[in-house]
Amino acid sequence: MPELRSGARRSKRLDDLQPPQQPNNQAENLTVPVQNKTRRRAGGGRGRGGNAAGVAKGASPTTRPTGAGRGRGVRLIDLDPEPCQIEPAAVGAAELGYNRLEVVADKDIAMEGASAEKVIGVEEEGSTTPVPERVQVGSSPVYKVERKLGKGGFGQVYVGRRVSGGSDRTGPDAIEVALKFEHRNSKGCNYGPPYEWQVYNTLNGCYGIPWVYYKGRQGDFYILVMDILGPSLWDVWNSLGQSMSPNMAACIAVEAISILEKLHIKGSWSTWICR
Ligand SMILES: Nc1ncnc2c1ncn2[C@@H]1O[C@H](COP(=O)(O)OP(=O)(O)OP(=O)(O)O)[C@@H](O)[C@H]1O
Repeated sequence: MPELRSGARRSKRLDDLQPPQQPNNQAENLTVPVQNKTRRRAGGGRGRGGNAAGVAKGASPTTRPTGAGRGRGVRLIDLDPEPCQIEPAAVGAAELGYNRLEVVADKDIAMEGASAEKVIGVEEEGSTTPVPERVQVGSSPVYKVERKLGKGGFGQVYVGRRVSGGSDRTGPDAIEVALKFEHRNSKGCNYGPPYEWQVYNTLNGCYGIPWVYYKGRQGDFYILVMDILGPSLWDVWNSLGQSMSPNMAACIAVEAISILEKLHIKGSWSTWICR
């Protein structure tokens, strides 16, 4: 029985939403000009949305469908009688802990840049300029940049390991974080920090959205320091031989709809997501 995002990143029930308690944030001091155009993401549907249903450690599907589900889509058949318990798992995890580290450690699923394979039109400069070995933005701890988690149309995401500063193991002091690098010459940074930063300002703390703890510029890169998630659905799909059990697909759908619902309540995000 797959349990999506059990032990998932810090999320909250909508009822519990409170203003995010962010540490001093260098980005807050940056002037972010209003951009009339929003960025259209290469490989839309991944990114936060894709990760929104990121799979936590322990979420290994017990049944591995055979060839029936291969190809472009999963053949729809009757769901197993087993009920899908996604909501309790997700909510329970949200209430139990912040940024639980085990979610990142699913060694069975390849995450290291595997997602990049499906990306079309990745910007050359951002991809070729080496990212710094160490990162420190605003009042963040210092992170050592480790393995690559993936790349999108505009940025690259790496694991950051805290090497100094911070004393906790979770939240803004987490030992492992995801570092998203966007080169200052990337299309998304024509007007300064990526528009995505504004979106995170609004959505931080929203159910299904990874927390962004720090953001700022270092050298040629705009950098986001955020919760590290489990493998993307793309990685899970591939690790399962490009197939998925109907039960798991149903759980993902329920979770995705639930997150969309919360985003919609929070604001008119459906338009933004659809673009
Ligand atoms: N917080 C995170 N934790 C773990 N992996 C992540 C995280 N954020 C992104 N990734 C991985 O890195 C990949 C690229 O992320 P990115 O946010 O750049 O992608 P995108 O939103 O699809 O593209 P872009 O925003 O650049 O258009 C994702 O597909 C995912 O595999």
